[in-house]
Amino acid sequence: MRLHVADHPLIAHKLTVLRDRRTQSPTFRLLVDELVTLLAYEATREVRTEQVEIETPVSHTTGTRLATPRPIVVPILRAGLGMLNGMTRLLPTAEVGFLGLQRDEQTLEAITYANRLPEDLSGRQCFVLDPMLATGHTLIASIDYLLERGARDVTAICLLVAPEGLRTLEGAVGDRGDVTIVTAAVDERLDEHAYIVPGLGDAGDRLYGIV
Ligand SMILES: O=P(O)(O)OC[C@H]1O[C@H](OP(=O)(O)OP(=O)(O)O)[C@H](O)[C@@H]1O
Ligand SMILES: O=c1cc[nH]c(=O)[nH]1
Ligand SMILES: [Mg+2]
Repeated sequence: MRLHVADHPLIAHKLTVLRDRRTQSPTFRLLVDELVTLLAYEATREVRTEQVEIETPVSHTTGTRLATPRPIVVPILRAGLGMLNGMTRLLPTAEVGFLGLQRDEQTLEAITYANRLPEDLSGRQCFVLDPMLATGHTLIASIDYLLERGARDVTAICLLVAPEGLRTLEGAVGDRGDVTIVTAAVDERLDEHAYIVPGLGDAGDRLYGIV
């Protein structure tokens, strides 16, 4: 498993405003959207391309375009939905699959309530969107669904990750696939409720309000 922590002053600035408890949902949503686009720039460095011959108004040249099959983007509902527009802005031709998972706050296990993915993901580059990697249970379950359908190349974009979750994820994935995590920061630890410290609280609640 590879970890890429995006080190950029704009990312650090936006993340600080995002963490601030006084930041309200409308600003929070806007910042998540902007941060994802910055992280997506890093996460797509190895997106597959192919050469194409084109005519410019002046001459003939060889250019680069995204290869087929198209990459697939998978936001993890609910909070990952707040990251979708920021990602598809950079990859407008990507296919979008959906997974809905919710952490049971007592057992900390991830419960799946929605799964709308293509049957066959072999040969497809997959980009998973979830703002928080805490215990890692949600991302492990999500990546398992992709690997079960034949995906081998998975990049997860997370705003924040906890060291505990990273370790658990690495052990769970093993050598079953080529998994990369792109994040804005690796935080200190999890608290007694498995919330990321210092973190930003419950990403879904801050994006959409408490339900
Ligand atoms: O690494 P874990 O310990 O599994 O926790 C991370 C998960 O928790 C949050 O989702 P939540 O369960 O709160 O659902 P929501 O997006 O609907 O708020 C977050 O968006 C991740 O999906
Ligand atoms: O800190 C955390 C942990 C899990 N889910 C969140 O939204 N935040
Ligand atoms: Mg939540």
